[in-house]
Amino acid sequence: MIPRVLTVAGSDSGGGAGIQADLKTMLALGVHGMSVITAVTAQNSLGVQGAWELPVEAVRAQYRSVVDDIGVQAVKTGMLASAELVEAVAELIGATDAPAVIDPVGVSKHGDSLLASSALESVRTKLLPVATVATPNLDEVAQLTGVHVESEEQLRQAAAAVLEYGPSWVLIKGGHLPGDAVDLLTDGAAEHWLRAPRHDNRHTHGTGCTLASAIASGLAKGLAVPEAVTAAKEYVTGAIEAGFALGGGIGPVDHGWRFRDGA
Ligand SMILES: Nc1ncnc2c1ncn2[C@@H]1O[C@H](COP(=O)(O)OP(=O)(O)OP(=O)(O)O)[C@@H](O)[C@H]1O
Ligand SMILES: Cc1ncc(CO)c(N)n1
Repeated sequence: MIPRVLTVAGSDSGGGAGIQADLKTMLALGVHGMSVITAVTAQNSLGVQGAWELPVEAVRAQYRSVVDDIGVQAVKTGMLASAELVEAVAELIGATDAPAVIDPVGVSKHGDSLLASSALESVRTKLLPVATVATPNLDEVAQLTGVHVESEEQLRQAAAAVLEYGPSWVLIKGGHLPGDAVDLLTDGAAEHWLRAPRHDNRHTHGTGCTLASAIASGLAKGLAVPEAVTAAKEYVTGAIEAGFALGGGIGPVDHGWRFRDGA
């Protein structure tokens, strides 16, 4: 049967990040994508113009509908908006027998907040402990652990600080550092450095969502964490290279790059 992957995240009306990026990634990687919507954003290439959370019962009901009937081989989380939603989702994932990729989304590329600051402690103590892989970017690492990364060597220190909260693996995304796009994956014992050339391309809306969904898709297909992350990094790098202009600001990555002529 086709592997089934569930994203628990916010909707991006512009189609580049959030639920929309997740489902496109899952289609491109050959798994069946399903969604629990936590919040609706009015968003485009220029920023986030508005955001509305769903009630916690609506989130629980969507999750139960999917898991109790269809079943999941992996779960991915993105925007969770509030402490109440973070805690409810952590509890649901804790009771689900499937690997979980936790993207602890804090702010959008434009700096708009997608998580209340009052939810950070719940992310640390409830959500990170249920993660098979946590995928913070450098701003999220700084918010969650107080570690400010300015060089590749400091990625190790950041990873150790996140692992203290209990995820099995952490992937620190160094995409915001200058130079190559270098990420560090570690479980505290093994260390994998994932390096890709930086594409001088401003159309990077949704990179983090795309990467986390690609990892979840690999895990659902039965890949081990390092193999799933390596394949996901290749997919997101190709999608960034093929990113395109839409609207007046930061355009999306191309989730369908492998389907285009010549790809
Ligand atoms: N310009 C770039 N060229 C190549 N790879 C990049 C570039 N920018 C980011 N990456 C890679 O993309 C992946 C996502 O990292 P990034 O730090 O952009 O996530 P993010 O900030 O969570 O994204 P978003 O919040 O927009 O979804 C990482 O593997 C990172 O190294
Ligand atoms: C809904 C949503 N989730 C995640 C991101 C990632 O930045 C975004 N921009 N929008």
